[in-house]
Amino acid sequence: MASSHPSILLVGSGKMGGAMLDGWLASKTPPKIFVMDRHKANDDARFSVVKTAEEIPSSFTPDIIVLAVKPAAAETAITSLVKALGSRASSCAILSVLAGKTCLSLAEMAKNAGQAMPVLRAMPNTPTSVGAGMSGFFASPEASKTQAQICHDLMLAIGEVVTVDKEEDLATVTGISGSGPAYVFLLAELLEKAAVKYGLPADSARRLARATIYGAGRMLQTLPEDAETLRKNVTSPNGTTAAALSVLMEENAWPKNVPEAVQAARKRSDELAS
Ligand SMILES: NC(=O)C1=CN([C@@H]2O[C@H](COP(=O)(O)OP(=O)(O)OC[C@H]3O[C@@H](n4cnc5c(N)ncnc54)[C@H](OP(=O)(O)O)[C@@H]3O)[C@@H](O)[C@H]2O)C=CC1
Ligand SMILES: O=C(O)[C@@H]1CCC=N1
Repeated sequence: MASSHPSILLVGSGKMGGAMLDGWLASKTPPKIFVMDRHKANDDARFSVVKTAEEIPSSFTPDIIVLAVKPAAAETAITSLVKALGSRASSCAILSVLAGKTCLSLAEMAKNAGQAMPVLRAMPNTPTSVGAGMSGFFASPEASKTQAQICHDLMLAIGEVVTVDKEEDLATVTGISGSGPAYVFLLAELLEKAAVKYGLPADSARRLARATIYGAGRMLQTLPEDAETLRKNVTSPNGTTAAALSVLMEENAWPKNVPEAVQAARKRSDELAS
């Protein structure tokens, strides 16, 4: 197994699989990529596409199968892969980005289809498409050190990686960084709509909202101060920000809603496990 230049089979190239694909293709040393997805066009020389597992050429054995289908589609996908790859599957590991589904349950699916395979999990987010992803990562004990390193490095090539020691912590990762871009996009949406509501032209509203979130994000990424300090630096005593934050920070608004929202995502992740 070549850890510096692994070959991967990306199963599912929808929103998340497609974001990872874009990230890998733009990375310094892209892995060798086969994509399996009936919707993907075969028109890019940088990777190969098959529509079904049966179309995977016998000359291709992936080091890592990156599973990026919906949780409910996992069993069908794994079963078809095990059957099509045959004995070649014995040298592959599965890297799942599915919310909820445990390593054990995915490994059971492979075993039931006829081949034991180690399973690792990552919980990425869509900013991987622009190389700015954040992924939680967990390697089950069945995975070799080399497989764990390859999968870790694959995710590192498209953003940052936080390794968790306990698999159940991936539910929290999902509620923070996996789903998190949607919370930020919602804020962008709402700021833009508020700007229009109070009379600004739509294109100005859009630029103001987006550039504000981008600028604040860059400060969070590059400055040493914590978020609370950066917030306080904007908030002049008795000024405009204090007036706005007094609404956003009402007892029943954000301070309560954000942890509740993260808990709702954690709970849903646990439900998706079964
Ligand atoms: N979207 C996100 O931001 C994130 C998603 N995830 C996880 O990523 C996974 C995918 O989510 P998302 O990308 O949003 O979903 P999408 O529906 O956009 O993508 C899934 C893709 O997989 C295809 N697919 C389904 N079954 C198979 C199969 N047997 N073989 C090959 N391809 C198949 C689907 O095709 P078809 O539509 O025809 O079934 C579809 O193109 C989920 O498990 C989710 O939990 C994780 C982190 C973030
Ligand atoms: O909404 C979902 O279930 C997936 C997992 C994290 C982000 N999207």
